[in-house]
Parts: sequence; structure tokens; C-alpha cells
Amino acid sequence: MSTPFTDVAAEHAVFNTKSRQRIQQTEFMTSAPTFRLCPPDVGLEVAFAGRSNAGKSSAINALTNQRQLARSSKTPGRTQMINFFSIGDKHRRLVDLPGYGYAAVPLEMKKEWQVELEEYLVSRSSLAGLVLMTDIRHPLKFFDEQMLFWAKEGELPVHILLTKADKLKYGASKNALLNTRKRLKELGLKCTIQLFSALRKEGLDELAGVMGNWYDYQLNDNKIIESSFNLLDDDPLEEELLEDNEQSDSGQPANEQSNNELPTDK
Ligand SMILES: Nc1nc2c(ncn2[C@@H]2O[C@H](COP(=O)(O)OP(=O)(O)OP(=O)(O)O)[C@@H](O)[C@H]2O)c(=O)[nH]1
Ligand SMILES: [Mg+2]
Repeated sequence: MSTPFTDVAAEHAVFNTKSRQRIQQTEFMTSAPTFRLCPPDVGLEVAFAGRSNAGKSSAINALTNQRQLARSSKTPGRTQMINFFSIGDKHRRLVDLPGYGYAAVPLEMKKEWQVELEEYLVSRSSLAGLVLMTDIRHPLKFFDEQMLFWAKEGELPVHILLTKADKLKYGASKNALLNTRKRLKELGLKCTIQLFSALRKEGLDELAGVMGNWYDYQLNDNKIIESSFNLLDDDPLEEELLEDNEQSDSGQPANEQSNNELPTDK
């Protein structure tokens, strides 16, 4: 008997679109001034991080197809609180982290925030992945790289968005993508990376697909979450993808000695 032909690219596209539709159900949940006051460490969350003005809030608005869900602003440092959003139900969350590298924030506050951020990335059990946003015109600044090493220490998968891709011509944006990949290789970091433009709404399905996989991967790892949160519906494609995930290994980077020095971002 012949094996039925499966179009993997088409399956991925369907999965990505479905993930995006689900993410469009995102609602604001709560704000917290520090990680100590954030919601209980249960369920799953994906954090959006990046320098001030990198385009985090705009990316969340574009992804969720809601104009004012996360407040975006021309003034850097706009997002000062940690903002939690729920996707469908409160056990699947999206987190908009305050931007780092904002010059007007006093040094002491910056240091405190960095300690908290490291603690969050390394210890938060419900954190399923980190979306790191970096402006395509000057990607991977010092503190971005520090974030990547903390994520590696916490064995956290990372997806990088080269934001504001509309600011560069096609060739230049492809070059930026290649150069950033090269830099990640030099640093020994395994991250996925894509071009992104909130303005042109480019890269949304790809991002939603990555996030969908993270949530589902963790669901696989954690049967209790799967059954108690009832996140799986009767979608054969989704179940098939979940089975695939079960069979593959984690693909996460190995632990490495952390750099405990507190950086000051440039
Ligand atoms: N051209 C262009 N501008 C963008 C894009 N995304 C965001 N911006 C602009 O960049 C500025 C900062 O965007 P935000 O989304 O507020 O950035 P943020 O990372 O949330 O900033 P903080 O909250 O300060 O950390 C705003 O003026 C946005 O309009 C994009 O895809 N293309
Ligand atoms: Mg913001």
C-alpha cells in the first residue's frame, strides 16, 4: 500500500494560521511592578523582551490584531510594568516585559531590574519561551546578548525578531538576517530568527507558529497541564504535530556557565 503524500509546508502553514487565530483571542490580564507580584507560576507563558523602543508592544498589537492591547509609544521606556495577557484562558499567557537599555532610568533601578530579569528567565517554570526583539538596523546589542545567555542558562528556547524590517530594503534586510545568524553561531547560541515588521504586518504567522509549538511542546512534556487546562481540541493536525514533538528530542541548548556580572547596556 502506498503511503499518502503529506505536504509538510502546507501543514505548517495551517498550524501557523491556527496558532495566530488562537492568539487573536488575547486579552489583557494584569500588570505587575516586579516579578514577585506576578501571577502564580502555573500554566505557560511566552515573554516578549528587548531594548526600549525595539517594538515589543507594537509586535504584540500586530500579532493579536488589536490596536491598543499593549501601549506602544514614540517615547522609549513607555512600558514600565510587566504586563500579562491571557490567550484563550489564563493558563496560556503572553508577557510584555519592560524594555531595557533606557538611558533615563537610574543605574540602581537598572541593576535591580537586571537581577530580577535573570531570576525570571532562569527560574520561572511556566516560561515556555522567549521572543527577543531587536531593531534590524542595530541588532543584538550587549544586553540583548546577555539576555540570550541567561535564557541559555535557563534552557529556554529563544526566537529572535529583527524588528522594523520595513526600514531596510529587501537585500539589506536579508543581509542583516544572515549576519545576525552568523553572530549567534559565533556566540554558540541556538536560536531561531526571522524578519518582522509590525507596520507592514509581516512575519506574523511565522511568529505565531513558533509560539504555538512552544505551548504545545510544553503540553507534551506535561500531561497534567494538558488534561487540566483542556487546551487541546479535537484537531487531528494538532494531535499529529504533538505526536511528532513527543518523538523528537528537546533541541534545547546545553547548560553553560552563566556570566553573573551585571552589564550596563550601551
Ligand atoms: N517603521 C516601523 N516602526 C515601528 C515598528 N514597530 C514599532 N515601531 C515604532 O517604534 C516605536 C517604539 O515601538 P513600541 O512598540 O512602543 O516599542 P517597545 O519595545 O514596546 O518600547 P518600550 O515599551 O519603551 O520598551 C514606536 O514609535 C513605533 O511606532 C515597525 O515594524 N516599523
Ligand atoms: Mg512597550
